[in-house]
Amino acid sequence: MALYPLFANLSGREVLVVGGGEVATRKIEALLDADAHVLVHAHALDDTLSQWLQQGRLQRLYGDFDPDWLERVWLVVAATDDRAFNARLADEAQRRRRLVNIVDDAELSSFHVPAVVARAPLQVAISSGGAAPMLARRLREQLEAQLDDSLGKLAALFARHRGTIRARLPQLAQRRQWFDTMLDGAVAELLRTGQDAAAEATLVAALHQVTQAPLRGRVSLIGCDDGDPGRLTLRALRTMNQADVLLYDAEVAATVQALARRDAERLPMPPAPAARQALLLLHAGAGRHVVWLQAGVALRTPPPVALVAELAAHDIACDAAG
Ligand SMILES: C[C@@]1(CC(=O)O)c2cc3[nH]c(cc4nc(cc5[nH]c(cc(n2)[C@H]1CCC(=O)O)[C@@](C)(CC(=O)O)[C@@H]5CCC(=O)O)C(CC(=O)O)=C4CCC(=O)O)c(CCC(=O)O)c3CC(=O)O
Ligand SMILES: NC(=O)C1=CN([C@@H]2O[C@H](COP(=O)(O)OP(=O)(O)OC[C@H]3O[C@@H](n4cnc5c(N)ncnc54)[C@H](O)[C@@H]3O)[C@@H](O)[C@H]2O)C=CC1
Repeated sequence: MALYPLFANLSGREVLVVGGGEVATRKIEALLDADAHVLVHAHALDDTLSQWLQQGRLQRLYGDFDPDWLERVWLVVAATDDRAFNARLADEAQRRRRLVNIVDDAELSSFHVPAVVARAPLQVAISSGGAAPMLARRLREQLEAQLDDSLGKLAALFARHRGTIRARLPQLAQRRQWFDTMLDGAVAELLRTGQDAAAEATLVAALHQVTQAPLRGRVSLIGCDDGDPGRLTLRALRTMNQADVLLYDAEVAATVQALARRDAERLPMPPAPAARQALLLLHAGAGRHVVWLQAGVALRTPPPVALVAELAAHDIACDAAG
């Protein structure tokens, strides 16, 4: 069974954490970053937590543990080193339908805490589903080095201009194409090199140049070779993720198809050449980006000349994305 990933808005919402050691501190730090109202109960608090308590960042619940505290909160974290107590708390939370994280028991937890790469407002969360938390952590460390700090600024820039972008590009398909062009263009590079004002000016200028001309259809052919998804190039992957329509030969493995854009329309490619051409013309002719996953064709095989000519006659671009 797969866990359902979600990002929760806990701003101002009560969360109960039981335990005051190193692990509780890590969970509480993340909760405070999310502006949650943290209630903590523990026999003893470590130095950092005592300091946060003094600063008024936490509220401490004293006395014996009272299961009724669970009535007040949205989430519960059991972070003591007392397994039996943690298990009891899981049970109490379950009965009250509170989501609960048990730090020493993945099975009893109804939510897990992922490893997170934070580039606010962008976040990448990694979960091994409890199978290997250290693997999630290792992957996070690798991504920290790969994901530039400027990605947060890029997300914030798009957010600031969201209203204008929607107004200038009212159709979703247009917006998607425009975003792809922008993400591949100068804006991201300018932000990466600290030229924030120039990046914003470039984006604004590009928005003003948007024309309302109908979208030109495009057909991209991807030779899937022997069907090994590991052999696809970055370019092929990117093209698969820009597709509006995904046409696939019957022999193309599901593992290859699974790498394409989730909300692309997926259709099997019929075997007859005339039917194939008709399908390409139908979808690309409506201004959509059609990607054809071909079985048994080597990557980067140029598209057949006759097909290119036929599509060009309908003002449809055709390329091999390998
Ligand atoms: C189920 C889960 C519940 C939960 O949400 O807490 C859980 C459970 C357990 N963790 C254990 C061990 C360690 N966990 C870490 C680290 C992290 N653990 C985190 C999440 C989760 N851990 C959830 C599953 C997430 C997933 O699978 O994707 C991270 C990602 C997020 C976070 O905690 O913030 C954070 C990395 C943050 C980062 O750096 O990016 C380290 C390393 C360290 O502490 O440095 C150690 C080794 C410590 C040691 O053993 O010394 C043990 C065995 C305890 C034992 O054997 O005694 C259990 C119990 C079990 O496996 O059943
Ligand atoms: N999920 C994760 O990421 C990880 C989980 N762990 C597990 O987390 C557990 C806690 O680890 P640490 O924070 O390092 O332990 P710790 O020993 O530093 O802290 C335990 C805390 O729980 C409190 N406590 C114990 N029993 C309590 C009770 N009945 N009521 C209230 N408070 C109580 C103690 O006062 C102390 O503040 C360990 O059992 C360990 O196996 C360890 C590493 C990572």
